[in-house]
Amino acid sequence: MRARAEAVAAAEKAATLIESLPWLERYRGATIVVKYGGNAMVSEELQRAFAEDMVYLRHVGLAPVVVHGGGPQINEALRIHGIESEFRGGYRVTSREAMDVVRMVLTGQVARTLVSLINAHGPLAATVSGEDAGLFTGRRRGAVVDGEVHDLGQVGDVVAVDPTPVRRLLDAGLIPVVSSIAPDGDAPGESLNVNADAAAAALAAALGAEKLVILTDVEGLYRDWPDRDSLVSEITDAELEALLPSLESGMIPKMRACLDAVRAGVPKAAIIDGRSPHSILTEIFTTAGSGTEVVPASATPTARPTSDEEHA
Ligand SMILES: Nc1ncnc2c1ncn2[C@@H]1O[C@H](COP(=O)(O)OP(=O)(O)O)[C@@H](O)[C@H]1O
Ligand SMILES: CC(=O)N[C@@H](CCC(=O)OP(=O)(O)O)C(=O)O
Repeated sequence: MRARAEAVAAAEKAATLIESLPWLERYRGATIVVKYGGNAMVSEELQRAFAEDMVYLRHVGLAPVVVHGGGPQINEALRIHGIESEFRGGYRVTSREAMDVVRMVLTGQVARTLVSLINAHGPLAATVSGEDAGLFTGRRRGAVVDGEVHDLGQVGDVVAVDPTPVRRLLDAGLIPVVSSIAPDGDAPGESLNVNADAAAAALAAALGAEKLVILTDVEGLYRDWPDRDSLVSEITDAELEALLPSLESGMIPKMRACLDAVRAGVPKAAIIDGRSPHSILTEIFTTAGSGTEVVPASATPTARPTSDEEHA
């Protein structure tokens, strides 16, 4: 009886492995930009699982590039330093004083933790900040909330990317771990806090990535948040553009990033649930995928099920 159960389990495992073959063929050598949000890093177990996924992708022949966030970690450090912090339109209002903490947390804490978790599997990961070797050039931006423009301080958009430092790491067989800080192109010596979703989108476009995957703390995009029956499985860039004005808080930069990436030529951008360990493997290597995928309106429909089918 036991031998039979083991044989069935082994056959199921083999079926799962072979289901990944078309995706392994399709993505062999492909650059995949993975944005790892601070809210998906909430436990050591999740962080370790994420590091395993990046090592797995690398060993099966993809070229993963990590762009990490760290919103909750920045909140905690600002609290400890007694610096007030608020968000407007999904972006952190960042004073010069807060900017020093943002840089310290992103480059000195979050990036280092991820690199050491990946490197527990071998000498595979290295950090690069948007301030290093001309990777990003930033420009200050404000936020429009209810039709009113708000100043955000040291917050910027990435307006130019020189992917050379990331390409050098990829060419050396490494997994780049990128922090979302940009030098201000209009004010030498100043640094800007860039939303990590936006930085990931800009980098994915500049690298000519095959896919942008954003890990967050929700199953995907809900058309009618917080109605749990409104999870979107697939959406075109045109549909997403129409939906953008109705979105709230953190979803605004996230979906804007997907839209920008797809419009800049990245074939697919997906939002998936980073709280579920190894969700990125499901997203990349199974037909069903997970979460929400944004595709160009001109793309031929894929075999992914609709959200109704998934819930059926
Ligand atoms: N339409 C929506 N669909 C999904 N989540 C939404 C939506 N509108 C607002 N949210 C909120 O956005 C959050 C994700 O954004 P954020 O907290 O900035 O994530 P991250 O730290 O991963 O960048 C979700 O946890 C959810 O509370
Ligand atoms: C301008 C702005 O809001 N920057 C973000 C950068 C980190 C980030 O984006 O982290 P998550 O991906 O975890 O949200 C911040 O200061 O929180």
